[in-house]
Amino acid sequence: MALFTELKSFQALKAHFEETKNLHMRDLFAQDAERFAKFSTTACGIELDYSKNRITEETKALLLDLAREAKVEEKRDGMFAGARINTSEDRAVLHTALRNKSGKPVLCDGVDVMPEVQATLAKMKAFVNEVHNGTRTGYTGKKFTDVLAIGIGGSFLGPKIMTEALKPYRVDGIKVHFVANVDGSHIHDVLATLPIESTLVLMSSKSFGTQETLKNTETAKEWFLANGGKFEDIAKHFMCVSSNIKAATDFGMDADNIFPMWDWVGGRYSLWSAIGLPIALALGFDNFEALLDGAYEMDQHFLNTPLEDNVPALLGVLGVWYINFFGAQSHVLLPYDHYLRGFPAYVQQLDMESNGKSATPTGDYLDYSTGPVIWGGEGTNGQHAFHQLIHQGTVLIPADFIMPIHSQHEMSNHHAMLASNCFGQTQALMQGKTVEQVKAEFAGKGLTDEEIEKVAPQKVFEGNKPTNTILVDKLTPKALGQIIAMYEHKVFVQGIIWGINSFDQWGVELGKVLGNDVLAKLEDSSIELNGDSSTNALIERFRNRNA
Ligand SMILES: O=P(O)(O)OC[C@H]1O[C@H](O)[C@H](O)[C@@H](O)[C@@H]1O
Repeated sequence: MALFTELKSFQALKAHFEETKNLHMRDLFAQDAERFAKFSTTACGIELDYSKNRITEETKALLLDLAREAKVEEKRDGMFAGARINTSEDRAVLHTALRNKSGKPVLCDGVDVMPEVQATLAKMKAFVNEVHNGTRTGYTGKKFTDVLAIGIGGSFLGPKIMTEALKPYRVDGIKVHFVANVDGSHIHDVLATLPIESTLVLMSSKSFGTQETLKNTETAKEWFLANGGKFEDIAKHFMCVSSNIKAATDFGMDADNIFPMWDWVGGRYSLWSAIGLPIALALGFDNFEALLDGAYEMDQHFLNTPLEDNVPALLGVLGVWYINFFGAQSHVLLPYDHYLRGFPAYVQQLDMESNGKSATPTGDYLDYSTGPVIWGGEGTNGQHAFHQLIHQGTVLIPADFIMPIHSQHEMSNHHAMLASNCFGQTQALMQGKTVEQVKAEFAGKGLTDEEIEKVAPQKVFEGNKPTNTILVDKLTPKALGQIIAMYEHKVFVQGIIWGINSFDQWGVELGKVLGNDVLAKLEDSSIELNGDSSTNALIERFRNRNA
């Protein structure tokens, strides 16, 4: 398979970029009253306005040629069918099976995985209902009122961020708390609030080998035993989700309390599995199912929609256009919804841990850009923090504006104000303000021409800053499932185009290995410091912190 930059369509895009790079969206909109109609589409209720992008109809056609030449559609079909596309770990990539509502089998190595998936969902549903209806209680017979969910990375971000995003759908009587960081302050503060007799501890770790999660679970166990719990009561209060059943039982987890997951589900793609238990406990199983239903609908859209109207594919190729032709190094997510304030952090792991790669599965080092820095924050707050740079900075930062058309709380005209900011920002980023317009505003203000010449450039808005506006009717569990799956598939499309493996994450290993070596040296001063002078000095400093 030819590398991305060797593709014919890449060469055609390169030429097209030179011809069109200086076109201004202001003019493109002025020249075509139908621009919005041409560059907007929908996917299972999600409305995508991609007209405020630096594209023409030819750009779109060439970008989709690129996707086709990279065999995005074929590779997509292969992923859904269980192909081992995670080549470095020789694994299939089947997070889509977790929300497969088609009733059809999904074969992995010739074996239908759906019976196991459905059995696990049934186990989750029974467990959640038992906790909610009080048939499953703590060691003193009390109904559970609190859940301590321990996990990190993909075993934390999805559950925490989606539970926050769907706060209006939470069930009464149970509160889910999350601990991820190994920083003792995190678990200290959470444990201080928990009623031990009615607290359920849910440890999630696909590998069952993550230092932070194991440590936090140990600490929670010590807390339990030090505050009235007995060893024989642990089985009532400690559950876990893992693909490493042996390590979990060796750790002391009761076999009946382990919810399985599979190696064909990547951590950052796992909230649809039993990793999503905290979501189900917080919202009720029906709402968790609705999340799955939304993702399934987006899967069907992605599978069956021609690329011309395929929302994940369009988002994917637009990102490639800015990264590989305009040189953008980051992409900002701006959810104009308070409940989605954590969503950028979720997509940050999804995108950066998937496409932050610099070599191909066939052993080539890449000489072109791949995954961008993903960042963001809730609107309208960002307008008062970092939008300055997006409007007038020296770097191009494509932006996704995400907004529900209906608020969860229609109060006064708050939502109209939120929408006005969202739409006003994308308009300002697109049209900017010319120096002529700026100077005209100074007319009659008593400034000399020289003074105007000096100040005007600081008030010019270049504009031509690309944005996607993504609307959902209301942020329901189903809509959220659609949005998450949309970004999963966008990431997939980009990874295929760049020719990288989006489903391993070797980049997280070196720091862990070196960190373990440092930990030994921090905790045993007799170990010789044979590293670089910086690391040695830092270890010395920590060793002597109480001197
Ligand atoms: O679920 P676990 O095995 O504990 O892994 C938790 C996280 O740590 C790993 O280092 C990766 O960064 C993530 O992809 C993963 O989700």
